[in-house]
Amino acid sequence: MDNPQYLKKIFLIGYSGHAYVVLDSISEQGLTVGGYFAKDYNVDNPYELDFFGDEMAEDVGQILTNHYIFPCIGDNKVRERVIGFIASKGFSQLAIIDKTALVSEKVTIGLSTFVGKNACINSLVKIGKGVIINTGAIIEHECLIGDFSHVAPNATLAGNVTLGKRVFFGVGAVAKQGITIGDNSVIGAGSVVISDIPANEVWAGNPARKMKELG
Ligand SMILES: CC(=O)SCCNC(=O)CCNC(=O)[C@H](O)C(C)(C)COP(=O)(O)OP(=O)(O)OC[C@H]1O[C@@H](n2cnc3c(N)ncnc32)[C@H](O)[C@@H]1OP(=O)(O)O
Repeated sequence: MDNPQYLKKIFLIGYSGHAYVVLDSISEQGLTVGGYFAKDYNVDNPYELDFFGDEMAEDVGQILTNHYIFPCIGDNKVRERVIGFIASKGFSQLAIIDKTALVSEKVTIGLSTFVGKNACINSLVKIGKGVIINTGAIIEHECLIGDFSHVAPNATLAGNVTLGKRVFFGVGAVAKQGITIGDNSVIGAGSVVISDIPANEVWAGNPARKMKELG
């Protein structure tokens, strides 16, 4: 028999800093957490969650029957790999959007994406899967955010900014309208991006300048 929606629990993959933020958003929405999967047991266990071991374990499918799984992993590449595993097993995914976030009805948001407290996402933005829009980030009209990217707290993307896949856009950084940032690139904390940035590069400063290429 199918569980009614209200009996579904959310199981987390990963249980450290980012998970704590996600857990606050989940509990404030009255959703129930079933426990967490991780390589190692969290000895601090601040949310007193049950530990189910590695998500690769044989019996994970049985535990997750009729429940959701959500990746709480800050690293973009690791999050992508874990979401690939979740999808390959056909486990149920969802997006978690904090109740204080302001999200236009004209926004699309992919599965396994997290939108944090006080984030503001304006009209016609498209956000891929496995993305983190962190606390207080502002995503202006018509921005495109590629899969597995992370917009860190208090960062601002002006209108029509495009982030590729696995972009890390640092805390408090700002991008001028219409900018494109290529796959895997990293924008340093507090940077001001005023020109397009190619894939696989680290840029920082005001105005942002190239610091290095990623291997
Ligand atoms: C909820 C959360 O916590 S989400 C996480 C949010 N975290 C962030 O946004 C952090 C983003 N990361 C950064 O800003 C990093 O400093 C990076 C990625 C830009 C660079 O990191 P690294 O490659 O380790 O560079 P490193 O620290 O060695 O610094 C190299 C040089 O760049 C400078 N630099 C580093 N970061 C910045 C920055 N954000 N803006 C301007 N200059 C910078 C350093 O002062 C140093 O200059 P120097 O060579 O003249 O001494």
